[in-house]
Amino acid sequence: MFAIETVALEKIYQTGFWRRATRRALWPLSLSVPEHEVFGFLGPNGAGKTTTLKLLMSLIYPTSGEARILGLPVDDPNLKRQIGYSPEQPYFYDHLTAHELLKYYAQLTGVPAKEQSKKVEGVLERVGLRDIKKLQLRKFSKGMLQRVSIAQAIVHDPRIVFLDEPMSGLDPMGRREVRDLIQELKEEGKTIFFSTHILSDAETLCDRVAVVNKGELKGVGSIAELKSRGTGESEILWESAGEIAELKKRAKSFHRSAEFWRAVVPDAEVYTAIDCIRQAKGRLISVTSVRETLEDYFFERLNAPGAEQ
Ligand SMILES: Nc1ncnc2c1ncn2[C@@H]1O[C@H](COP(=O)(O)OP(=O)(O)OP(=O)(O)O)[C@@H](O)[C@H]1O
Repeated sequence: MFAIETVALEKIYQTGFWRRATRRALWPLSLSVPEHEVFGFLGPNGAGKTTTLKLLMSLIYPTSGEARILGLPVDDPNLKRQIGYSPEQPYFYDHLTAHELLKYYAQLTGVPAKEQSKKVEGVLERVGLRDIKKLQLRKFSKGMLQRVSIAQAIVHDPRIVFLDEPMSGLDPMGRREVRDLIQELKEEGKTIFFSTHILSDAETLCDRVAVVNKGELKGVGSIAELKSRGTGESEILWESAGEIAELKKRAKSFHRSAEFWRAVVPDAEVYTAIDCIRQAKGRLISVTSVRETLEDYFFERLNAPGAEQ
C-alpha cells in the first residue's frame, strides 16, 4: 500500500461568469509515494502544484481520476487524524493567539483533551514560536504565520504531512529551520509531500521528486536518477607549463584554476584533447564525464518540445 497514490487524476476548472470557459490545471496525473518518503512536487508558478494538493486534501473535486491516501479515498473521514496540511496561503482567525489556534486544531484532529496542551507546547517549541505564543496572530509576520501553518499541520502527530510551498515567505534562517524540521519529521518516519519551486530545497531534502509544468508531469525519480544522465561532455584536468592553444580552440570552456588547467570538451573530442596535452608535455590529472545538474534537468524538461500546450 502506498502512502499517497493518484491514478489519472485530472482537474479542469470551470471559469468565467457563466462557468462556460475552462482552464486545465492538471493533466491526468499518476503518481505513487511510498510511506516514509520525502517527496518533492516541483514546478514553476502555475504548474498545478496547489491544485494537486487541494485534490489530495479533498478541498476540490477532480474532473476525473482518483486519489488515495493510505489506501483510502481522499475524502474518507478516517484520514483526518493521519494527515496534516499546510496550505500555501494560510488564513487563520487572527484574533486568536498561536496557542489558542493550535489547541483548536488539536481538538479538530481528535487529539485527546488531556494531551492537547502538551502537544501544543511541544509543537510551538519545535517551530520556534514558544516565546510569542500569547501574541495574537494579526501581529504575526508572514514568516511567523508560515510557522503557525506548519505547526497546525503536525500538532496531532500525523503519519503524512502535506506542505504547500513551506519555505515561501521565510528569510534564509527561517528556510533553514523549516528544512531541519522536515528532516526531523522524516527521521521520525513520517511521509512528507511538499511542493516547491526552489530546486535547492528539493535537492537537500527529497528522496524523490516529480517535476510538473503547466499541469503536466515531466519526470519523476530520485534526485540522483534525474541527475545521472551525462551531458555528452567531459571535464579534463591537467598540469602544463602554459595554455595549450589547440585544446583551447576545441574546448567548450577552458581556464586555469588554482593548480590545474581545466577544459570541458564534447565526449567525441576527449582523445584528441589528451593527445594535445601529451604533445605539450602536460601531465593529465583526470577525465570525468560531466553530469547533468538538477537545474539542467528541470529547465530542459520545461523547455522540451511538447512543454507548451
Ligand atoms: N479556482 C481556479 N479557477 C480557475 N483556474 C484556476 C483556479 N485555481 C488555479 N487555477 C489555474 O490553474 C493553474 C494551476 O494553478 P496552481 O495554483 O495549481 O499552480 P501552482 O503550481 O500551485 O502555482 P503557484 O506556485 O503560482 O501557486 C493556473 O493556470 C491557475 O491560474
